[in-house]
Amino acid sequence: MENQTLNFQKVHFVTSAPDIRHLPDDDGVEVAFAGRSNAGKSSALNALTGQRQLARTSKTPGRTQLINLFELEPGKRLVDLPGYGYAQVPEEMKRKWQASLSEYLQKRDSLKGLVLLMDIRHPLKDTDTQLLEWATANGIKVLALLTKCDKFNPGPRKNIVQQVRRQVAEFGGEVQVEAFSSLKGIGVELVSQVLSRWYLEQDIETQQDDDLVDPA
Ligand SMILES: Nc1nc2c(ncn2[C@@H]2O[C@H](COP(=O)(O)OP(=O)(O)OP(=O)(O)O)[C@@H](O)[C@H]2O)c(=O)[nH]1
Ligand SMILES: [Mg+2]
Repeated sequence: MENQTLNFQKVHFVTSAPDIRHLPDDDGVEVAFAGRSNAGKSSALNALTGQRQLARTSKTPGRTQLINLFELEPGKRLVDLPGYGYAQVPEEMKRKWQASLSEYLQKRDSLKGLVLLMDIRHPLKDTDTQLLEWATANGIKVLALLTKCDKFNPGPRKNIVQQVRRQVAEFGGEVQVEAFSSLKGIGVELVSQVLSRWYLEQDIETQQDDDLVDPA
C-alpha cells in the first residue's frame, strides 16, 4: 500500500444535512474538513478533488451552514463542515449550526480523520486548539493545514509552519502541520497522499476486526 493514492476526482455529492440524523448510515470512513469560517475549507475540498464547484465557496464567512457529504467510493467519504467562530451572523442561526457541528464531531463513529484548516495569518485560535485537543484525545487523526499560504513568501511561510508545529507538538497526538494554498495548488498532493493513507489504513483495521469476529 506504499504511496497508493485514491482518485479524489471521482468524488460525487451525496447530501447536505442540517444535523447527523439526516446523514446516511454511519459506517465506512469519513474525513471531515473543519476550521473557522472563511479558513478555506470548501476551497481546499475543491482543490483536492479537482472540481471547482464541488463545495460552495464564498467571500462571506459562514457560507457552509450544513454538513455536506461527498463520496469517493463506497464507504469512503469527505465532509465539508460548517465553520465556527464567525460573529456576524444572527445568534439563533449560529447556535443551530454550531450544535450540529459539535454533535457531528462527538457522535459520528465513521469520523476517523480531521483536516483542520487555519488561515496561516491566524493559526491556533481558541476553538482550533480545543478541536485539536479533543481529536487527539479521541484517537482521531489530524492534518492541520495553514491555508492561503500564498499570502507569504517561502521564507516567512516556513517560519510560521515551524512555529505552529512546535505549538502543536504539545498536544502529543498524531498531528501533521503543513502549508497549503488552494489558489496555488501548494500542499494538494500531500493532502491526497495523507488522506489516502488514512482511508487505506482504516480498510486494513476493519479487515482485521472482521477476521477476529469471523476467523473463517
Ligand atoms: N489567497 C487565497 N485565498 C483563498 C485560498 N483558499 C480560499 N481562499 C479565499 O478565502 C475565502 C473563503 O474560502 P472558503 O473556501 O469559502 O472558506 P470556508 O472555510 O469554506 O468558509 P465557510 O464555509 O464560510 O466556513 C474565499 O474568498 C476564497 O477565495 C487560498 O489558498 N489563497
Ligand atoms: Mg465552506
